[in-house]
Amino acid sequence: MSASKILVELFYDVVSPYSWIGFEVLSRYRNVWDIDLKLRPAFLGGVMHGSGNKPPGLVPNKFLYMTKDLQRLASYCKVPIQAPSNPFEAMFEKGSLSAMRFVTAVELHSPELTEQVSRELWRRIWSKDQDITTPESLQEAGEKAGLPADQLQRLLGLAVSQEVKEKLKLVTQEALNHKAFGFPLIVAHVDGRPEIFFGSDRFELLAHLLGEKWLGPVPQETGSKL
Ligand SMILES: N[C@@H](CCC(=O)N[C@@H](CS)C(=O)NCC(=O)O)C(=O)O
Repeated sequence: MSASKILVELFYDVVSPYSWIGFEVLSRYRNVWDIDLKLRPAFLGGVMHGSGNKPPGLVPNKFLYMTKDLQRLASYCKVPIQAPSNPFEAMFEKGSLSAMRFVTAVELHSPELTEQVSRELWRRIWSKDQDITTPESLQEAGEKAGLPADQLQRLLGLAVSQEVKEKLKLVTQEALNHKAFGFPLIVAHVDGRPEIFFGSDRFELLAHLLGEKWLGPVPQETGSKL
């Protein structure tokens, strides 16, 4: 990391569509702003529980609003979000614990593929209405992300290890230490202080804080692996 670059951490969970927006936009800005982007895969269920919050989608009017909001955001931000046919089952019954343990195993042992594995999992749940809970689903996502077969098998095994479970808890606790109540959580380390942003709709403020320009959600046409 160069001395001038500002460390920006993104805490996220692939169950969260707003995190997908934040993830793609920040990935695009990685080469536009003078930042070091650090991906911090964590567990939204743990943040909800630890902060005493409730998923906003459980309030019927909010759920309706968010469905429309996400359609508009998908088009504006050029992220191919499409709600699953049964969002309640996908988000609240099936959830993302096994998926985020898998992403954590990738982050610990093959961090160069964390970005692409996360993206493939989002694509499954939030674009293609596909499962992200079974070992077969995780394997497919890993294959699409470009993990070699032997490495993938090792990571799928590690995903259920105590080491990985503890690491996911630790990163989730780090988000809670920053007073997280939902995702995405963006933490910009400016002048030795963590500046905290909740949501994928705070980029103007983040840019202002960083002394950078906000050029909209698609600052350049190249560089995106979407
Ligand atoms: N306004 C935010 C909304 C983000 C959001 O609703 N995130 C959900 C997860 S997908 C959450 O954790 N919400 C907690 C809350 O609203 O209290 C955005 O545009 O990104």
